[in-house]
Amino acid sequence: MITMKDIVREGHPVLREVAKEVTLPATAEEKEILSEMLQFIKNSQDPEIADKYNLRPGVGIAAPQIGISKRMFAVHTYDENDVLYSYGLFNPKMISHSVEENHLDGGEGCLSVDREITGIVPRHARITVKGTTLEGEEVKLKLKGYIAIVFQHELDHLDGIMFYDRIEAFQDKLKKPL
Ligand SMILES: O=C(O)C[C@@H](Cc1ccccc1)[C@H](O)SCc1ccccc1
Ligand code: NI
Repeated sequence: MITMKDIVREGHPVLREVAKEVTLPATAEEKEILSEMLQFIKNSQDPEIADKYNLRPGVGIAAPQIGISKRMFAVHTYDENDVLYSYGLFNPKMISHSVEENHLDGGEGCLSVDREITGIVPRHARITVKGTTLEGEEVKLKLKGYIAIVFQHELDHLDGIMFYDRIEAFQDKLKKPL
């Protein structure tokens, strides 16, 4: 069972690596790890389990966050229309995105960051992501709104990008003279 002690915190080099593609079909071990990641996210949203094991609530987790530099992440959360997105994805890839941007007004947090960092994190408003599910199915997901932001946060982890990297870049853009 994954608990907070398994989660790597900022400063660990693995969070800054570009994770490697998973050779498909995934091995039994890789499937086991990804399903444990999905279970961790579900557990973190269950008040009893989260309390018992002191889990920080999360809506997604990427393999580098448990020290595994492989291109896979798990997401379990509802979008604005209460549609559940519950996936363990191997080799997720953003294949297109809108020019239009979006962001969460309250900024973002991260299970690998134990400090509050305020600031707008600009994200693409709409994205199309393809990947292979835990069940071995190729999916192509057209996402917008909150779930698009969650997927972009997790995709960034696979490229060694932390959410606050995007705050600084956004601030710098604001400072540039017209
Ligand atoms: O660290 C992670 O990758 C998990 C993040 C994902 C995330 C953070 C902000 C915005 C979108 C995705 C955790 O879920 S942070 C904790 C959290 C919990 C509930 C809702 C939003 C963020
Ligand atoms: Ni994160």
